[in-house]
Amino acid sequence: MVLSVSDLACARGPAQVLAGVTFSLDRGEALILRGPNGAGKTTLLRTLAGLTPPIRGRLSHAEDAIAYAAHADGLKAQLTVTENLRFWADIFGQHDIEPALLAFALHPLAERTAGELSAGQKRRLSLARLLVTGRPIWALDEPTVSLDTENTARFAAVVETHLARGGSAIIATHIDLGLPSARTLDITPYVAKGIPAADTLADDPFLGAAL
Ligand SMILES: Nc1ncnc2c1ncn2[C@@H]1O[C@H](COP(=O)(O)OP(=O)(O)OP(=O)(O)O)[C@@H](O)[C@H]1O
Repeated sequence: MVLSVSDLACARGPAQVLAGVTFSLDRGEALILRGPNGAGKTTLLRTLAGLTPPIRGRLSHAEDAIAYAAHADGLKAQLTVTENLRFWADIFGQHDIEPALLAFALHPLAERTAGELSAGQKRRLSLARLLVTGRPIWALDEPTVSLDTENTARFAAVVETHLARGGSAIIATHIDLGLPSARTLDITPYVAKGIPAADTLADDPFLGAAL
């Protein structure tokens, strides 16, 4: 087992969002996080990645095991695609960026600066960074936003290869990624009491009135 989570309670800002979250992840396994908007998928991923401390519960994984890819691309706009990947490879003590360029078909864009890429191209570069972290557990928040069908399939193939090599992934997504072996964890039952599980149009005075 590479990740074990037991009775975890997570907060975002001052508010408790999740309580009692319990699951485990093995080598070679992918877990798809499901739940409506606002349920707490990002909050859980941030807690797993160590960006937000848990309120209580147990969270165990090897130190520096998790590579977190957030909603935002987090690229260096002035650097080229190659320079961005080298920058991150250096930080993670890796050397070879070729597999990352290849996996996301980035060679034709290699000398373009990140700031002048399209949204989908930026996303591909952002995901390519996972391959230069050398980290075994990928925690991914809506990784396919802005990707077209071909690149969504490309991303799924990269995840499959990562799993086949003994890596693991936990992925928040609203779409079907086409990962047949992945398990699903619906976090709705873990939404903390008193916090709405979903945004509803009826709760929004502007949108509610417009319907
Ligand atoms: N920066 C923040 N400060 C305080 N509360 C926040 C912040 N960001 C999100 N929240 C709240 O935390 C709760 C969980 O949000 P979170 O982003 O984890 O949900 P999610 O399941 O990832 O949603 P989505 O599917 O819309 O991405 C929501 O009630 C949300 O309003």
